[in-house]
Amino acid sequence: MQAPAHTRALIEIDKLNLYYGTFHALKNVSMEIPEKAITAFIGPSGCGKSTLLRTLNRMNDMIAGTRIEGKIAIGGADIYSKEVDVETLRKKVGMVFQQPNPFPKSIYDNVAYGPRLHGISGRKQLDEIVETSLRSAALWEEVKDYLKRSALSLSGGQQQRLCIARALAVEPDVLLMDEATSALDPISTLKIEELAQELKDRYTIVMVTHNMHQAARVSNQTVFFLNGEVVEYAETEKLFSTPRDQRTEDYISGRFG
Ligand SMILES: Nc1ncnc2c1ncn2[C@@H]1O[C@H](COP(=O)(O)OP(=O)(O)OP(=O)(O)O)[C@@H](O)[C@H]1O
Repeated sequence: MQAPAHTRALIEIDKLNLYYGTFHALKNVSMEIPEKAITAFIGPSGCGKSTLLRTLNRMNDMIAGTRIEGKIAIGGADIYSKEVDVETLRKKVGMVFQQPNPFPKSIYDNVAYGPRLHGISGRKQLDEIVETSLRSAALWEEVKDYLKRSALSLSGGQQQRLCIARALAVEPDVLLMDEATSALDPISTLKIEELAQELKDRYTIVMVTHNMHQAARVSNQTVFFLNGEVVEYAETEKLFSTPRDQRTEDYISGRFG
């Protein structure tokens, strides 16, 4: 399935199959994900949304017994080729999880962690990166006077924005969000949704969400999955107003899932 005509595909997934042992979790998935836009993955529990998301920065490598067939290219480069350095890939393809997971370190050190790992040690440069990343994650104003405080002293919503700042600090191209708001209250959720809208001008965002209203509110494209297969992929407005497939219609009208 192609990216909408007016955008350039950054991620190309071609005939992807993924197996957990003998369980066939993703079945012949092909799609193009456009750059600098938000693409949402929706579908009932267990349909393979998170599994597909994890293949995009090879988090599935960490799950024993997982096997994949097919190809994923980002920016034209096969991310499963033998030459790929997975750490470099994960720098380019950052991820935010369901539960905010800041390190038990200061706010500053959380954001500086990635840049330091990649060899940046100058105080001035790190200060700049920390400020820029926190500003991009809409957190700077709230924490600028408390950078030495533990990240764990922040609220859940602030912690999640800190995790986004931490991902942005290493200058990714892609930001993966795996149900990044499902543990948050409605106001924090709204903040993250607004933030995603701002970030999409600079980053390619792929989000898994249980909440189809969120997909409808936030994303440009939506992909509907069922039993490891892509049922429908369309511009979000189209998918929710005039779905092509009866199963999509049944799902979005709340008949199952
Ligand atoms: N590590 C694993 N080992 C074996 N099976 C797994 C593993 N992770 C996921 N699965 C199975 O693969 C299928 C897809 O799971 P996945 O988590 O991708 O679905 P999902 O659509 O993201 O669901 P949810 O919305 O509940 O998170 C499910 O049947 C799940 O039980």
